[in-house]
Amino acid sequence: MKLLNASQIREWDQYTIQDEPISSIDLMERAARACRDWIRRQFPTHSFDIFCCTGNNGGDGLAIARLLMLMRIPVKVFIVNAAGKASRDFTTNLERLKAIPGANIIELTSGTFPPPPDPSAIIIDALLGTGINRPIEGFTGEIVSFINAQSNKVIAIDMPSGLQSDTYSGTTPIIQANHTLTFQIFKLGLLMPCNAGHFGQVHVLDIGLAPAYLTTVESKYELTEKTLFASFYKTRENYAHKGNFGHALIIAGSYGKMGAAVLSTKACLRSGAGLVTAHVPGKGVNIIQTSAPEAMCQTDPDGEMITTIQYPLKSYSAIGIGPGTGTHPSTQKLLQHIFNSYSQPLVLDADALNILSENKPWLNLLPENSIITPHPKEFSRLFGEQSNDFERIETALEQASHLKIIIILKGHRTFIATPAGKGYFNTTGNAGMATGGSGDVLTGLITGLLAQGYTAAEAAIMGVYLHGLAGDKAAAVYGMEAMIAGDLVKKLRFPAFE
Ligand SMILES: NC(=O)C1=CN([C@@H]2O[C@H](COP(=O)(O)OP(=O)(O)OC[C@H]3O[C@@H](n4cnc5c(N)ncnc54)[C@H](O)[C@@H]3O)[C@@H](O)[C@H]2O)[C@@H](O)CC1
Ligand SMILES: Nc1ncnc2c1ncn2[C@@H]1O[C@H](COP(=O)(O)OP(=O)(O)O)[C@@H](O)[C@H]1O
Ligand SMILES: [K+]
Repeated sequence: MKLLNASQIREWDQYTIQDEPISSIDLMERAARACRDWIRRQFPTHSFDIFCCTGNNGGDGLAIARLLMLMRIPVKVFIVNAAGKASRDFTTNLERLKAIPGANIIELTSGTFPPPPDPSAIIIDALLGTGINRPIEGFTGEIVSFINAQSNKVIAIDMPSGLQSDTYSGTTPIIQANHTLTFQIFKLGLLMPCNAGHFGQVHVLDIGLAPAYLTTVESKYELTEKTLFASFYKTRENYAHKGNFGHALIIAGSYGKMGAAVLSTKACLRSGAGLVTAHVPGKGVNIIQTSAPEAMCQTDPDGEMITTIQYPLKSYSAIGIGPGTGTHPSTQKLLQHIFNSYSQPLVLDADALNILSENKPWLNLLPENSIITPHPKEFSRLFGEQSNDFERIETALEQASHLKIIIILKGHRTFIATPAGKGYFNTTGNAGMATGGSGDVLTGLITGLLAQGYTAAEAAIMGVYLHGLAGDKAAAVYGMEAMIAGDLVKKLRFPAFE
């Protein structure tokens, strides 16, 4: 699914209005019904204080208020700056609400604040949505601060008021919601870690915008979903043999960090690679051979770390390097040798990235379409500190296209930047994956997909998606606290087989 900016979303509303056709007020009613249904399911016994400005987001709030009142749910509506310019659909919804007997509508003008809400009431923030074009200030800002000062739960409609959908919002007044009910698709601002304190849990509600619009519009951002995975996935031929699925080499481990080698080797085996070899320090051979007997093992002449590869590399269809290797000068030298002698894409993680950040010119030696998998700290070591998350994804896109590599910026919504200038946000995974070794699993998985002949972008997108899916399956069994990285390996499944 493509991600759209605020003006494209406005265009999508208009497209649907003409294409379906449906009137703008009926589309607002459909959006309000979707909110009402969600709210009733989640909070069946609460009362609601609904705050509205006078645009269409406020119009949504008024329609939600009416729909809740018709179900005999207690509702108070506060209209902020009621004298301000009102949208047509806001005005229509205000008339409809006033026609309901007992409607409790309070107009707030500068300096008048509402009484503190009942402690069990839920606040609905329908002040401003995607129409925001400047920071909130003045009385509206004071109302935002008033709402944020309450201990009540807050549900934001479409966007937390004050949060920009496409750019960094800075430190202006912004609603801090527990839940955001956003219409039809994620907005960029609802994917950024720096905004997490504002949007809380995001729920995307289907309001029936015409899918045909998406084929007419360009976007550099996309979400990784099952349909994208399915578009890349290659089914296995009945007569296939292991030679058809590549030979992956995992270079990993050092004394005390052999677990990283085990996890990435096992994940590589489960990716579907035909053959997997692990290159590990001499003393690690028994560990690999007993924990991953399906893999072959090459031992380093050094017992405790990776220093030398004395066999040709070109017979390997993909190489993954870095988990648990350490950054000893001998390991650094080997890495440089690989950059100079191997021309196919590499997968680089963990210590391989730390080595690169100490030898930045080597970034230019990376074979085209190599994949690097930094978490935000590794990313800053490589490409400098970024002032916010929006800047970080822009830098990732610039560097991916400049260096002709894929950058996987790991996190809750892992971001994949491709050299073609496209950015993908992953939709799978959970905070249970914040545990040592999860990244090693990802490295092995992506290396194995690359070895099978998937393009680098496909291997990156599929690997990140599958990795998160395995995390979600592990969390369903063990819970987020008890799950460990080895569970990700056990729970790896290709969705097409289910
Ligand atoms: N048919 C449609 O267009 C639909 C629109 N919907 C709702 O409409 C919203 C967008 O509505 P609008 O475009 O009216 O915009 P908003 O209601 O988000 O904002 C209202 C107006 O406030 C002004 N404004 C901008 N920044 C401000 C600030 N910092 N402080 C005070 N005022 C500011 C702008 O002139 C803006 O148009 C969506 O977020 C969604 O909630 C939904 O009802 C779905 C259907
Ligand atoms: N809160 C989270 N939500 C979703 N995924 C997460 C979360 N925390 C970590 N992960 C995932 O787990 C992996 C952690 O990798 P990394 O930071 O390299 O850890 P390690 O080096 O311990 O393996 C990444 O793929 C990341 O996206
Ligand atoms: K809002």
